[in-house]
Amino acid sequence: VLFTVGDYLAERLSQIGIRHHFIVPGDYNLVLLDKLEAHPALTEIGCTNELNCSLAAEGYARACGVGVCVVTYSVGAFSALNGIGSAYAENLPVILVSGAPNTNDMDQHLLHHTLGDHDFSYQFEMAKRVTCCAVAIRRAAQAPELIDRAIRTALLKRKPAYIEVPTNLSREACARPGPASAIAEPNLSDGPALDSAVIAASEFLCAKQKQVILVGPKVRRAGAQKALLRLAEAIGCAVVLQPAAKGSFPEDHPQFAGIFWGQVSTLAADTIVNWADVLICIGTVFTDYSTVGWTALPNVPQLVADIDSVTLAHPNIYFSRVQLHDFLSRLAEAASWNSSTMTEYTRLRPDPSLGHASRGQEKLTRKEVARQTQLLLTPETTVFTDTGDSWFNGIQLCLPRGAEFEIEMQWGHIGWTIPASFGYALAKPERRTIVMVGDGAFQMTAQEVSQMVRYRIPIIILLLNNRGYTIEVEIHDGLYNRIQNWDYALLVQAFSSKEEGGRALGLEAHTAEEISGALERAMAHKDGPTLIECNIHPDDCSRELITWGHFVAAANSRVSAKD
Ligand SMILES: Cc1ncc(Cn2nnc(CCOP(=O)(O)OP(=O)(O)O)c2C)c(N)n1
Ligand SMILES: [Mg+2]
Repeated sequence: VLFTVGDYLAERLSQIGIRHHFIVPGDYNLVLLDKLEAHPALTEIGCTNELNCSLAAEGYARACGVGVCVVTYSVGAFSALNGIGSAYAENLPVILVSGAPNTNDMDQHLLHHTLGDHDFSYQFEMAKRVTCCAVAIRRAAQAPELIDRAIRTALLKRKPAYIEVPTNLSREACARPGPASAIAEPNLSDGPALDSAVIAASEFLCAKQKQVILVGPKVRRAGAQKALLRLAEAIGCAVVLQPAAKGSFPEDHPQFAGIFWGQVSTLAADTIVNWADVLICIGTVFTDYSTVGWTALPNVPQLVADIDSVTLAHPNIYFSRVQLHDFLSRLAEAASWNSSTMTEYTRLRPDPSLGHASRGQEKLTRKEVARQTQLLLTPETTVFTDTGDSWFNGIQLCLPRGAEFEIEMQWGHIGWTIPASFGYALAKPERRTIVMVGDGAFQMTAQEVSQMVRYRIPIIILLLNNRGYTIEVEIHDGLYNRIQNWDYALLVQAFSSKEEGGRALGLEAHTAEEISGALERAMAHKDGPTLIECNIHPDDCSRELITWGHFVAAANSRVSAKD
């Protein structure tokens, strides 16, 4: 049997651990889809549209390190580029594969699914801008080198890549691939750079009295959680997390000192950060959102350990090619014990209040939803929170050891949780995935609930219905923040067809009693997703959102420097 370009791509994807590829078919990619489906290790997962397809691959990459979505030219790829933007912003290697016109038609004919002229280079140009490597195969003979280059670069840089496959090349003869290590072997630290970074960092820290470790979202992307734990326990200092890093350090650990988010921090994390005389920043990202409109930019000397570099404040040195995992592990051996910030934090740590239970018939509140969600959490739970007040409700949750937390704070595409939790849960069926999403966000990507039905994935969707774009209201209100209300419970039931497939449970909750009943039914429903529409008052939003929104709006409306 002929080994083809499509077979080469399928083999390489399976060699890097892909078991599901997310697709939307189109006549430019059908033969390629045949080749991928023919591979014994790959299972094709159809999606309802290419935005959801790319976001599902992004969620899949959060679960198992890499994801792939396969779409048709232009009409498919343009929508997929949004999810690729998320993968880029969130440091996730997602491979976007797009079918493309027959090479015999290029510069010759006018074709469908194109801009209507003879220039077919525009998509490749666009893809270059939102990936770390974009390749367009034009001859079968060059396919192995191009495919390997794109996949290897994505894995090394933890950024998305783009592979364009013209419709006539998928079936053309191609060489077989060599060992997987050629594309999967990680970068190693440079020996001398690692040694001198550890020595310089130890000396830098020895001169400090009040050390705090600040954990950022890139720790998880670098697979350095265990090394982080070793370093934290070698020093004995307080450990605080940026909001997008929640879940990277165990919250039942005695050194956990809360989520550091300026004035909207949890557990007085901001107090201990303000008391420190040095911040050990590990995989941190300081944006307008994570610094509450720049009001919480730390201003103490920092030791910055990034995915593959270390920067010191005094003396001001930059060490490149130092892998985060190696650096943290080696610093854990060299660092000396200094628990002064933990001693101080123990004095000021507030008692985590679970909040009082509402009485059964009381109207449902945001707090009651959060309280009952907290009771559901186990080591096997993964919580997804969408852009909106759900961020603030989710950040307040106390994660039991082993529970995972996924958030998309850098890209912030509302509705991301629905396709992303679907992709994630496909890769980790043994976990219980719970989504916290607002009504506005849900309206963006609701169709993907039908794929949770089709593939019988028991995701629990807590839809906080506060009748509109409340996070936007708190930043800057106007008519544009009002939306059409849906009957969300009824909608998801429409995704269950009479004939086959799983079943979606759609429930409404207006009181504390109704939501506890709904959650009980949700936990028992395994044959597909459960959506619980939690009806709360339009003004029932977290005080953290109000504070945060105020300062973000102020940052957005700063007059331009030249004025
Ligand atoms: C794709 C996309 N389009 C627009 C936005 C701007 N945006 N950010 N948050 C929102 C409103 C979110 O409303 P909900 O999901 O109802 O959340 P709540 O804050 O809980 O009401 C918008 C419209 C966005 N973040 N992503
Ligand atoms: Mg809302």
